[in-house]
Amino acid sequence: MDVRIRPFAVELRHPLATATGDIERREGFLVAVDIAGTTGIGEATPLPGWTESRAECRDALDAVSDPALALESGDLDDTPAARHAVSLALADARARAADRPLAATLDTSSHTSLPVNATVGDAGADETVEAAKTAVSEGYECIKLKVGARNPAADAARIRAVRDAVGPDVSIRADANASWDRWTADRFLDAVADIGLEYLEQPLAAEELDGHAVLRRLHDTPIALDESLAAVSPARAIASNAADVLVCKPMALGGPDRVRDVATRARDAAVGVVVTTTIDAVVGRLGALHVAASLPGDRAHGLATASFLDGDLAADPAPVRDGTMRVPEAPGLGIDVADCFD
Ligand SMILES: O=C(O)CCC(=O)c1ccccc1C(=O)O
Ligand SMILES: [Mg+2]
Repeated sequence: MDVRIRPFAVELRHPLATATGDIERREGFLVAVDIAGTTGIGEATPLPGWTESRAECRDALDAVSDPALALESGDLDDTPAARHAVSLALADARARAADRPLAATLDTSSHTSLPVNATVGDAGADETVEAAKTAVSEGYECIKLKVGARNPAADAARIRAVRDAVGPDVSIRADANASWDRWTADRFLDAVADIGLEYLEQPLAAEELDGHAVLRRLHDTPIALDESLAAVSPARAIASNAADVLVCKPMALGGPDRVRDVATRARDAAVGVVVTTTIDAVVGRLGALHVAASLPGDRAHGLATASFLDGDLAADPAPVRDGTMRVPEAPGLGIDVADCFD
């Protein structure tokens, strides 16, 4: 068994402004594994705060000689981005060997296309409204707005301005990236109570499961957890009644298999699942698209992040059209190994 590692770096065309800072550049590793004569590819694009560091990721990947054993042994459990690359590459190789799209090998009734949300970074009200209007004109029916970089009244005003501009039929999500305390979250949720948000994502710190559970009881706006899933076990997040929706990032959770485990638990507890990227390159995005397509439900996923990147590893076989992404029909991820790895 053979493992190849190729480092890469891509700049963002425009930074994604969040409550915890701007994301400006993504650096990672493309990983190729050969199993019984079939090559599969995966991507490790660590994001500090969410995963191990780049150096830790490299060390973990360098130590892999038998990919299947590396997953089974638990050796990659503390390096989710590295684990993601290996798990995705194995799943891709298996699907290519079976001559089927990855999504179809994960679930026989997988979706062939998925709605996705437009991701709108923090900006002043006018700029936010312009970005939201552009997204709607491009066909998006769901918009996710970053909040938490300003005071809650200002954020609520931004969201109200967007609702007024896009009308009642567009779904609006807000993501505070763990930047608020209970008091601030209460103020925001009171101020947006009549706007009809689809959900508020991660208002409080990752560890504050009880705080999120209290917000759910006090307010009608649904609550989604994102950072919490990388910090505590998803099983605990579900058991704490802390979330209406789990935001699952394959890169942060350790791979497509991990996302499917979390989704099964979520489904048993009637909790929704939304799959998103960490602004990954094309291989990581395709992996997230296939795993999202393998899950039941029709919520929009947070996969429309290609446009943040200035350049990519290869041409994108799943561009966003009309607010949706089609799952490639070619075997595996749906991208030629030779296009990414030479
Ligand atoms: O969910 C989306 O629309 C895109 C992904 C996204 O917002 C994101 C991207 C990188 C790091 C963190 C996050 C986040 O959801 O908090
Ligand atoms: Mg989030």
